[in-house]
Amino acid sequence: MRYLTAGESHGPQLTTIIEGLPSQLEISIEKLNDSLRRRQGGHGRGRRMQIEKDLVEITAGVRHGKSLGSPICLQVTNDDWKHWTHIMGIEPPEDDTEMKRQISRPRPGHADLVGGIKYNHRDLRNVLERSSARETTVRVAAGALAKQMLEQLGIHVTAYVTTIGGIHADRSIPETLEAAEIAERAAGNPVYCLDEEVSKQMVAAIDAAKKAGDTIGGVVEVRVTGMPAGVGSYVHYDCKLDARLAFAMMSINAFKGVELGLGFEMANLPGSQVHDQIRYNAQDGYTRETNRLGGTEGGMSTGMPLVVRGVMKPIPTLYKPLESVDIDTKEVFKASIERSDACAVPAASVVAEHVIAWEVAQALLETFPADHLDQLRNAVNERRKAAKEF
Ligand SMILES: Cc1cc2nc3c(=O)[nH]c(=O)nc-3n(C[C@H](O)[C@H](O)[C@H](O)COP(=O)(O)O)c2cc1C
Ligand SMILES: C=C(O[C@@H]1CC(C(=O)O)=C[C@@H](OP(=O)(O)O)[C@H]1O)C(=O)O
Repeated sequence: MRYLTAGESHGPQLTTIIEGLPSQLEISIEKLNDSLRRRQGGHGRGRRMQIEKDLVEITAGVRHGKSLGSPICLQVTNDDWKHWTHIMGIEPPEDDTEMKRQISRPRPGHADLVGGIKYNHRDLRNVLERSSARETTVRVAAGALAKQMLEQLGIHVTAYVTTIGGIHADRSIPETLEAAEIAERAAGNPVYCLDEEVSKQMVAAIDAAKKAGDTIGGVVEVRVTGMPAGVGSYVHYDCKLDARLAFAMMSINAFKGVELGLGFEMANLPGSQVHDQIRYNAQDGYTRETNRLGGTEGGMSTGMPLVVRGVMKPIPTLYKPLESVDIDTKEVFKASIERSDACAVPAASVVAEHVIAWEVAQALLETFPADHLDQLRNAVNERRKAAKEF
């Protein structure tokens, strides 16, 4: 299974084409749109999100609410496009007014300068249009299809925020908490954090950063429950599930670190406090007493929940400007900006949920190749049974 995306942040639309999703999968547009709505939200978002009303249009690959097994095309319109038709015109401009509005001032921490050097764009708008996290709209849409496939196999993916601007929620989510309950609690909260009290402090931290013209980052956690054992493999570097989860998380704009389970804390602990003791009972088969490794051993799912965290750096566009150099004059300037997010960690948790769902679904289909959903479900259930009887 694979997908590509196309589209500029202020162009007419974003598009994704998805290939390899099994047929006979029930697809709910409401669920796709719910994912998009959550990605738009979260405290700290800028004015752009008041303009956009992200809704997905399915233009190929689905009939009467079910996947056909043929490529699926999803499109999301940019409502802001109508304000940018001249600046973003596909045709050459009629006069040079638009050409004079080129961007020559790269923002520290964004893709502007290096993207300009790499693609030889003197107008840095040509870089920022595609490097913008607006692209995550259709990545979330693709991931929302993967989520629906996983749900129909009893595998649930949820995400929430654990840290914003140095304020931490308790990381130990009870194993008994159902995926649906986690999702409900996260979505019903302005920063998508499971702790009501801590979320108030996070909101205050975002407001304070915004008032100071600054930005803040944070940590998001993704949890995948219902995994069969043995998805991914130790036999090749690029089959390792943990490596692939890390890649997926790091592919999100502004994400700079990933950990599974206890993650970097493992550096401070002896092996006896890191590895999860193996247990067996007839009802559940093999389990682990704890889940400190975050659900993988040897690049394969153990059957315990996958627990993946990612850290997002603070947004690079600052109202309190940092110094940079104008690429035309080579003079130092202090950037002034019109609008930006002060904190997009809550929104990014939704992106993380969906890119991890995509990666898990892809790895699942590599372990259990299938053309249609029943075939996949049978193979997954067969593995669950075999693991129990092993
Ligand atoms: C959901 C989301 C929203 C973002 N919003 C902004 C924004 O408003 N302004 C900004 O400068 N960067 C924003 N970013 C971060 C930039 O897209 C990112 O820093 C940039 O693409 C450069 O990539 P890098 O940080 O991975 O090097 C956002 C990222 C995400 C995930
Ligand atoms: C549009 C989205 O996020 C954008 C991501 C982004 C960036 O530089 O990454 C910059 C901002 O774009 P604009 O300059 O148009 O306000 C954000 O609003 C979105 O998430 O849908």
